[in-house]
Amino acid sequence: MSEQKNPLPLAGIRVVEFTHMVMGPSCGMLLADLGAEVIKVEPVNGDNTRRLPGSGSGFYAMFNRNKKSLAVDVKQPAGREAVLRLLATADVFSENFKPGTMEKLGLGYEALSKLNPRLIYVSHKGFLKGPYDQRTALDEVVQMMGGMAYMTGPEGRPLRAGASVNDIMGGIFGAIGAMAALRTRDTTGRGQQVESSLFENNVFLMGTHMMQYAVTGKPAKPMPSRVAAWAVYDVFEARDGGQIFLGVVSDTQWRLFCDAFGLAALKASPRLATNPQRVAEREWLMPQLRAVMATYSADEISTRFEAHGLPFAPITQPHELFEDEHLRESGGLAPVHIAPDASGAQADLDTRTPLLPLMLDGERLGVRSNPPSIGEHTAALLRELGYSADEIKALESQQIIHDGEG
Ligand SMILES: CC(C)(COP(=O)([O-])OP(=O)([O-])OC[C@H]1O[C@@H](n2cnc3c(N)ncnc32)[C@H](O)[C@@H]1OP(=O)([O-])[O-])[C@@H](O)C(=O)NCCC(=O)NCCSC(=O)C[C@@](C)(O)CC(=O)[O-]
Repeated sequence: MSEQKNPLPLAGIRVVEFTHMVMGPSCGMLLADLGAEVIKVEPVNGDNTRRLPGSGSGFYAMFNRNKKSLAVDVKQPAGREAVLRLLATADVFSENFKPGTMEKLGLGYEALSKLNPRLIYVSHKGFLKGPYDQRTALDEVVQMMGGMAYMTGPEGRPLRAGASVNDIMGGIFGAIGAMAALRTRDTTGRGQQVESSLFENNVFLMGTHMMQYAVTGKPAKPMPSRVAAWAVYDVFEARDGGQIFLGVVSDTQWRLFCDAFGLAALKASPRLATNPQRVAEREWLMPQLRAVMATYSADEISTRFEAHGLPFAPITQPHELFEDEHLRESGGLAPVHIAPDASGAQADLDTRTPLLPLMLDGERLGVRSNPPSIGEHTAALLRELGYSADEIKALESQQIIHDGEG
């Protein structure tokens, strides 16, 4: 486990979260990585994402490190009572259930702000206030209705982006809102409601395309059918089948590119001296460049691009990042232990996980504790709230809590 040299900025802040899937858990992970004590309240059989098969099997393992787990059935009066006692001690509450679910459980904003007026209440939903705000939503849903799927796929074939971008952004905005509200509370002494959403994130991400339309009157075209503003700006296929992107965004870079591959005639050609000329000549130019690149291996191309200071990238699959030299040496991936009940896997697993893409005072924010097992901290938290060993046992035998301390 990592030892931080620097004090963590949110040390001393207690967050209680009712979260599942991606958006709420990613908000809590951000706050936990920054040093907050984050207590995840889960049903007695655990958050559903602990058991998701296939593409969902990484959700729990990725977004729940540095947290504690309190497994309690809040639909039972004694379970709710325990959670209310805990919430009286909390600074932040965070949730991402469907509209009305928290209110049904007696954990809506009105009720909790009366219980604890200093509490900051963060809701992550599909939509902010407006005609759609009672709808349930997934990242995919808002990508489809928010222009992103249209922009990502080829013309007429909407395609979702390759990551849960709106979910993760929703978590980031929820955490920014929580931190801003903590700052306000320092002066007013009062908590407030913070709301973040999937759809509005997606609209924000579409902002450049919307503004392009406002400025030019022309609707933005899907990315695959766009004529890039630059040439060369393409993916090349190497002799060994590797693929490498190169983006030449200045005339200096064009000359460096020619130098890298001994293309003296193209470098001297007056038809190609400026970027607008190269864009206009793309159909004539690119087959020549593709033919040159196809005579080199992917490693040779990368080495030459790098030596000439060009912006390039080998096309990489996510699993290949585990072997990335930069991440290995810079400590961008940290060791983590995943228990079977945190992944749905058959056995314990030691692996590495991406850290927040952030450094504070020259230091990454590490994994201080592994994603917890179901109810790993239930008994310790209840003891802290004044429950006796007998009371804890009784709650366990009535299946109101799950004590996973053992
Ligand atoms: C995600 C949905 C749609 C699911 O919606 P849902 O499953 O219909 O309902 P829910 O999430 O409100 O609640 C689940 C149940 O768990 C209960 N519950 C919970 N905790 C406890 C506890 N401790 N004790 C006892 N009960 C508990 C809770 O009370 C409720 O009981 P019910 O009302 O059904 O009887 C909904 O939650 C929602 O709209 N959330 C807000 C928006 C959101 O976060 N959406 C993101 C979804 S994830 C995603 O988008 C990624 C995905 C799927 O697209 C995949 C990808 O991108 O790769």
